[in-house]
Amino acid sequence: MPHDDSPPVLRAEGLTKRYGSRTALTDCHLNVPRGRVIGLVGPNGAGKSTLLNLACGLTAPTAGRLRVLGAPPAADAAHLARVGFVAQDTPVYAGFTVAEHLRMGAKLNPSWDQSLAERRIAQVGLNPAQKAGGLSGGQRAQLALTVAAAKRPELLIFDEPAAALDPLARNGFLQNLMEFVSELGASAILSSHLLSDVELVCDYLIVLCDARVQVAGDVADLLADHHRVVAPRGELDLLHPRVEVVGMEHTGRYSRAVVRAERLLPEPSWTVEPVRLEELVLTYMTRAAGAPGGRLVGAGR
Ligand SMILES: Nc1ncnc2c1ncn2[C@@H]1O[C@H](COP(=O)(O)OP(=O)(O)OP(=O)(O)O)[C@@H](O)[C@H]1O
Repeated sequence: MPHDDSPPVLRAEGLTKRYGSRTALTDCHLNVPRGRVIGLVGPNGAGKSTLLNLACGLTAPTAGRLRVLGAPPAADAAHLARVGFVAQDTPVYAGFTVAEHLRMGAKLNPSWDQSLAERRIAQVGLNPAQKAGGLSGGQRAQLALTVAAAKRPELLIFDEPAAALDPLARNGFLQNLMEFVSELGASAILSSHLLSDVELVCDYLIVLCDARVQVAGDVADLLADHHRVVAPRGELDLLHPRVEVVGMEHTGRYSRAVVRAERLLPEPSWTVEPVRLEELVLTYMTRAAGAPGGRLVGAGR
């Protein structure tokens, strides 16, 4: 189990990745504590897969620094064993049976937990003799999750794990993921376009847009620090300059803003409400897409 003084699961300092002239990540800073289920969200091409590939050591940064569990990604065999990765499309070997996947996992991973793997395979109803090529998308995802988890990693990384699954299979997969994370005492990062999934399982959020981290933090803290403020048009100019206006729109005689502030001092004519995770994410994405309304001020974050 992680200790309070254990190094962060992910620490990025000025992390930048370019593919030729294309910038996939630029000057990213992250400091994610252990024991979290981290949702990595952002539009297509935002840099999510690039960040996960960097974390797995599948590619190297162009500039900056990344540490995973306190060490460079894939630093050595021992470090590789501490991280389980399920790539997009949950790849499996079509010609291998379910049981052969487990045998291969046992051969390749010194910390392999065969009884965990067999128990999970039985729980999700996979036939050990079935060839993986004949499995449904949901079954393939369950097999890939089982193989990654039976390594007993400290960190599980998933790139859009449930994208191809129907709602029922997705629900089952996410339930399993949460069970694994708590059984292993592990951390997990999953990228997803499905904000409802992120809301369901994640307690830490990273919003990545246009190659940059827009916001990151514990979901509970982010929800506590963001507010929806509705006020008569023009009155939001009275917001304290240290309040960060993430997004604002005007309808008729009213203005509606999503703001970030630990403490708000609203006027009596204002309505202040909590925001939901989905609204928070969409507001940051809209701001990054260049829509008008955001006001970035020196809020010291
Ligand atoms: N191997 C590569 N060669 C060249 N450009 C790449 C490569 N991989 C990613 N890119 C580019 O880097 C940017 C970020 O891509 P990335 O796949 O990390 O985004 P993403 O957020 O995972 O997108 P999606 O949600 O569509 O999967 C995109 O502009 C993409 O075209």
